[in-house]
Amino acid sequence: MQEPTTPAERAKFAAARRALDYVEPGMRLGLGTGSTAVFLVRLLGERMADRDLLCVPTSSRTAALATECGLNVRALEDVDALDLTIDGADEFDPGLTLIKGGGGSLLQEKIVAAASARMVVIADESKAVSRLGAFPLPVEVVRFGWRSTMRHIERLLATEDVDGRGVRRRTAGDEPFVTDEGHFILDLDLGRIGDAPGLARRLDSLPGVVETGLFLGLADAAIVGREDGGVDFVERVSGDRT
Ligand SMILES: O=C[C@H](O)[C@H](O)[C@H](O)COP(=O)(O)O
Repeated sequence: MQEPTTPAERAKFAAARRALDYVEPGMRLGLGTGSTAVFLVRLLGERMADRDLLCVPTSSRTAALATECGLNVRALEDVDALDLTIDGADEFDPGLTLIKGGGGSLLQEKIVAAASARMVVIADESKAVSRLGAFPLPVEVVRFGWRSTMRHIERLLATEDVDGRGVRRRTAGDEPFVTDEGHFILDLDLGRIGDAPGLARRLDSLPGVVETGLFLGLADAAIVGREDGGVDFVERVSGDRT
């Protein structure tokens, strides 16, 4: 694999490389989506393709790459429980609550993470924040009646502890972005999220909302890559997996 050249890529690569230490032969492994996960999948293909791993991808993109890299790819339906999922994040706070979905794969990512005994996040240091919300929060919604769902979300945000209240449908070029499961993504420009569990719960209860990009109680640890090629670790200290 080509060595990364930019400082940001070096940091992502460092996190992905260290994550290989968590992978044991014979594991049933969830594979994340995004630019950091691409490094992970390539490294797994190069160094561990012969270790009897069963790999469950979190998107069609990751499935295609993992197959190309010679990994043994299975659907979650065929594997049931997973030992470990390794995935990127758009933001994470000190308690390892995450914002995910910048690449549009939050629904499969959350299902795969929830099916895993452990989830390890790989990210560069720019993703570590003291409070979530600078990254727009992705919310996956069904296409039917999406404008109505958007209005419900806007009304909800009027009473939430957030700094911004903008909601926009994600696009891909001139077209609406459509997820692997055929849904739209609404991106919420919140600036700061004061009550992530409450906001997630209230968004989840709205008709038309499929899933939010807030990952609560799912990540067990984060490997944070630095631009100098080193890594730092963050462990979730308390609380059961939800
Ligand atoms: O839907 C995409 C995922 O949640 C990604 O894991 C997230 O966007 C981080 O991606 P990247 O590693 O490219 O920063």
